[in-house]
Parts: sequence; C-alpha cells; structure tokens
Amino acid sequence: MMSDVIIKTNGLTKDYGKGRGVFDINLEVHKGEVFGFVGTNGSGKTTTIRNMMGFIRPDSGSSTIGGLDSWKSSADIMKNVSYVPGEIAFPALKTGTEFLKSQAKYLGVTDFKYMNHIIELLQLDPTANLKRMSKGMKQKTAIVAALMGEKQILVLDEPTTGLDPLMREAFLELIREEKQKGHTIFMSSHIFEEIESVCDRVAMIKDGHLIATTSLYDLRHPAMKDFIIEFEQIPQKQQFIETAPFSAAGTDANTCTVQCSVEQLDTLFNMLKNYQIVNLQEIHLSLQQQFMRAYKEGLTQNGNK
Ligand SMILES: Nc1ncnc2c1ncn2[C@@H]1O[C@H](COP(=O)(O)OP(=O)(O)OP(=O)(O)O)[C@@H](O)[C@H]1O
Repeated sequence: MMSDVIIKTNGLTKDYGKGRGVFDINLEVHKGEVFGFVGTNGSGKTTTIRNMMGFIRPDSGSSTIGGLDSWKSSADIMKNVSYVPGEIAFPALKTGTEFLKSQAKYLGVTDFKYMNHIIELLQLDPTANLKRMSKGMKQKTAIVAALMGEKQILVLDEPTTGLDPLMREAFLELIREEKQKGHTIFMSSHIFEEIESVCDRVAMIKDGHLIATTSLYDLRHPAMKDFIIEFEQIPQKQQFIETAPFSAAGTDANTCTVQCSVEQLDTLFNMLKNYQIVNLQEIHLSLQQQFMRAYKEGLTQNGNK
C-alpha cells in the first residue's frame, strides 16, 4: 500500500567519481518497520542517509520521508525525524547536561521522563565535559539528544559506533521499545548480528549499489530446513538415508545431512523415533551467510562486475 511507505528512495544517485558514491538506490521503508542498512566501510550508507535527510542534493533520482521530498523539504523533514548522525559534532557548550538542555529547548521537550529513561538505560553521566567525553559517551549523548523528541520516524547512522557490547544490547532494547510504539526506524550498521536481532527487513549495499533486500521473517522461517543428524551406529545411518522420503546424504562416519520442507518435519521426527540419535542440529543460515550467498550470486549474474 502506497500510503504505508514512510521512507522511499527512487533511483537515488550521488556520483563522487571513480566509482565512489551511491547509484540507483531504490528503498521503501514501511510504517512501523525497523529497517536495517548494512554495508562495509565506504559502501555508501552515510551518503544515502545524508541524501534522505536532505543535506546533499542527489545527481539524479530522489528520496522522500513522510511523503516530503528530502531535498526540497529538508527543514520540515528535520522536524519530523529523530536523527543520529554518523559523525557527531557538538556545539561549543561545556557539559552534556547543557547540550541536552539546549536540545530539549530546540525540540520543545518539556516532559523529561523519556529522556531520563534513555539516560538511565544507556547509563550516561551527562554532567561530564562534552569535549572530554569518550567516543561511547559522545555516542550515547547524541542518541539521547535525538531520541528525546519522541518522533514517529528515526534515522540512525551507525548508532552503536563506540558502544561496548552491553551498551549495544541496551540500545537495541531501546529500538524494540520504539518499534512497540509504532515508530518507523531506519538504521545503518556494519554489524550483521545487531541488525539480525532487531530488524524486520534489511538491505545490503556494496560499492554504492544495493545488492539485496531481505525480510528477516523469511530468514528465520525458511521453507526448507537443513539438519545435521548424528547416529549412534553407521548401519542405522545408512538405513535412514535409504528410506528417507527427502534429501539425505552421508557426511562422515555416523553423520548425515537432511534437507526437508517444513511440512515434512513431522515425518522426519516420526522416523527418528526408531533410531538412536546422538545429536541433532539445525543448520541456521545467518544474515551474513545469506548476504554472502546473494552477493556471490550477484557476481555470477553480472559477470563479475
Ligand atoms: N563529499 C565527498 N566527496 C567525495 N567522495 C565522497 C564524499 N562523501 C563520501 N565520499 C565517498 O563515497 C563513498 C561512500 O562513502 P560513505 O560515507 O557513504 O560510506 P559509508 O558506507 O557510510 O562508510 P562508513 O561505514 O565507513 O561510514 C566512499 O568511497 C567515500 O570516500
């Protein structure tokens, strides 16, 4: 449904020359979605996001947020979006508290309950000197400054940069809370695991080109399932392979791999009741593996381009 689309890019292109920039980016983020944007360093994540926010003018194509053209209506977009930039530059103020106060005034925030909740969750001490803050503290301050506005749309450029694993988890909790409220979240990252744990859909960018978009529901619920089964005895394994009504193949001595559809799971487990099984393991394709597969397929389709 068109009205459901909150963020959209249409053939978005920004060419910095020598193959750098972003080329023909087509993305659609729906209302209430957590959308991940992954890619290696220099792949074009920040360029795409800066175009979306209306900070740079595309060479061709366009992008919209909430139906507003990013370049023409940048000021209005800023009013509707909580934005955490990739490179944080604070104004010349002394402490984090002073900065957060000025930000609250700018955003018209008068109820500080939510701000304090984020500060607590991220364990930020805002009284610290802004200039002397560590990378992680600066990142936390930027997150609090952006999110306190409680906007419907969040655009976050590598928001977990500089956060330690515990704080990264706390931040992801915050994203889950935002999703619960029905807010729409677009976040970039180069860490597959965090995208996998929090996003509904994810797009991968490589050298300025989108190479795949995946629903994480589909990733978690594949139509075909792969298992590794270890039998106590080799003859049992052989018997199983010979009688299985789905694809089964021996690997090493006691072990075989099985691929069956979700509908065949019952049959598989009923069959296994008659065998002595030492180990059963589902082979789960991680987001990273899935993308590597898509990336390699893309390479063969495009003749190694
Ligand atoms: N203003 C600019 N002028 C020239 N080249 C630029 C400019 N901005 C970005 N680039 C180039 O465009 C490419 C994409 O950069 P971008 O910052 O979008 O990548 P990124 O995916 O955000 O990377 P990172 O994960 O390192 O932040 C890089 O090769 C970068 O050097």
